[in-house]
Amino acid sequence: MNNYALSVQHISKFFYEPKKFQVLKDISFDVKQGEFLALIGKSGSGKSTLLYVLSTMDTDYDGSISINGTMLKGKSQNDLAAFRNRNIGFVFQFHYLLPEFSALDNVMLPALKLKQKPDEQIREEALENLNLLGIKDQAFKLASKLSGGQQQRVAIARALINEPAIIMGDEPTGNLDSENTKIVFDIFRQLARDRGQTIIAVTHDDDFADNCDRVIELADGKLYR
Ligand SMILES: Nc1ncnc2c1ncn2[C@@H]1O[C@H](COP(=O)(O)OP(=O)(O)OP(=O)(O)O)[C@@H](O)[C@H]1O
Repeated sequence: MNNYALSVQHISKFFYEPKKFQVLKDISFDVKQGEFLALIGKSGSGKSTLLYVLSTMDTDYDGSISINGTMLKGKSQNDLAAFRNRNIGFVFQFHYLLPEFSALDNVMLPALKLKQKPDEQIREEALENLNLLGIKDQAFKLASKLSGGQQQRVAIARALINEPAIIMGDEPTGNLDSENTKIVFDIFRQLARDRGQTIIAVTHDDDFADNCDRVIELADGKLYR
């Protein structure tokens, strides 16, 4: 038991196709609650693979991970899916919104799936999240009609709807111009500082990384710093 938002101990992982290859090599680090962490490294160094392992979506690894004191090893796929829904929010480079649904519907969906709150409450909270992200006025527009930066903000509002303790981003600003990158960065900064949410973002953007609380770097599957 520990008090870290995320504790990663001796993670190793192999791929076996086309030939055996160790993609993650004995990686250990801890992340405090409310910390905003950048995960950097050259292309192919293993960042996305590590994020998939941390996100509980990939269970084929050696070592141990605990999130808010809960050890993930040994949990069933069903239990992991439920854990993920409640504890982790995801933001990807491409937003994966449902284009023919409104921004509001996209944000509500993960909470509707959980079925833990009345629909009206979910709707109110989704509107609050869109407001926090400065796009409440876009709530009733189809996702496909929004700009790239607006779509990414909807994706963040969606990632927040179940109030996850940890937000994981795989190049969350990779598809954005510098103005929208700054908006998204500032939102993450605010969530970490004001709500104590822990943020882990894979990024190729040096400026983004330099402004995070801490940077960890992978090189050839090893933790380099
Ligand atoms: N499913 C897979 N099977 C075999 N090898 C894989 C698989 N997925 C990734 N790899 C390899 O593992 C290594 C790490 O890939 P990964 O996508 O984690 O790197 P990355 O640091 O995120 O790269 P990028 O910055 O380009 O996204 C690469 O050599 C990649 O080719």
